[in-house]
Amino acid sequence: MSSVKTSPAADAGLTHLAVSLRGVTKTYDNGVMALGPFDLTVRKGEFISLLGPSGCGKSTVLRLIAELSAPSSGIVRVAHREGVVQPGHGIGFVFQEPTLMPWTSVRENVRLPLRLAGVPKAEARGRADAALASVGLADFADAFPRELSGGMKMRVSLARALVTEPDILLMDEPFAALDEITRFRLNNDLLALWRSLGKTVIFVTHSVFESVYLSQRVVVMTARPGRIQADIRIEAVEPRGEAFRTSTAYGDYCRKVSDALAPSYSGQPLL
Ligand SMILES: Nc1ncnc2c1ncn2[C@@H]1O[C@H](COP(=O)(O)OP(=O)(O)OP(=O)(O)O)[C@@H](O)[C@H]1O
Repeated sequence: MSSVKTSPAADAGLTHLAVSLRGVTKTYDNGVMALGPFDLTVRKGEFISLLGPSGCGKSTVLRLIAELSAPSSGIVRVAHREGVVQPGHGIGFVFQEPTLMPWTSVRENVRLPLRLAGVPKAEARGRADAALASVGLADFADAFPRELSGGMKMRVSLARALVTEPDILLMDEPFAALDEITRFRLNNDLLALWRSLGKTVIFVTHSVFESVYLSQRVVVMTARPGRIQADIRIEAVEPRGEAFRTSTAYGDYCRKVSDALAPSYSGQPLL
């Protein structure tokens, strides 16, 4: 894609950055201006959340980073593992729906990206099993999706995104459809994975509480066309856990993020 530079990251000043969007706008063919101008930099290994009202362009930002869509103007850069900025590589995508193939096993679902990439079967099987183990589903490789709970299906979807060992994980409201208890568990498991794997995570959510719990930075977007309303650093003790969820600091951050979101609604603070 012409808007994505392919020069070495060091030359492009991206040494410590995983993603950079500069002056990015997106107007769809139907004339809807979804985004921008939008500027965002994400450091390698950082966990950020994008939060904003429905239709403000959060998914559009992820699609631009993944090169599933091209910007109307501006520059999108994605730094690859080798320090070279390459389009479309090293990215895993997790959607709200797990979208598993119902006719085949959990292992085959996770193996799919490797099969498409031509990875030999035995190697792909081993990597799929390792990815399943990393999300706590080592014992379910031979199960079929219909045998799994909603939370387990989402774990499979996460394993499928991790199996190619991407540097960057894009997550588009992955836990929105889950009950709160399952969501809390998956939040903790995702944080544990992030700590152990060192991925860059860009996480889209509608939940103030989830964004504060998970992220090092919460980027609050304005209503469409989405721009940055606030970029809030969450300086919480690590590792986070239930003590953080019930702490005064957590409540204070949630209020701060809610206040930043408030102009997108009726002008009233949410908390
Ligand atoms: N392919 C498309 N063609 C036309 N308009 C689109 C397309 N994709 C998204 N839009 C519009 O662009 C705007 C931003 O959409 P996007 O899905 O990025 O927002 P979002 O913040 O992720 O929304 P939500 O929180 O409801 O999922 C919306 O008004 C949407 O209707």
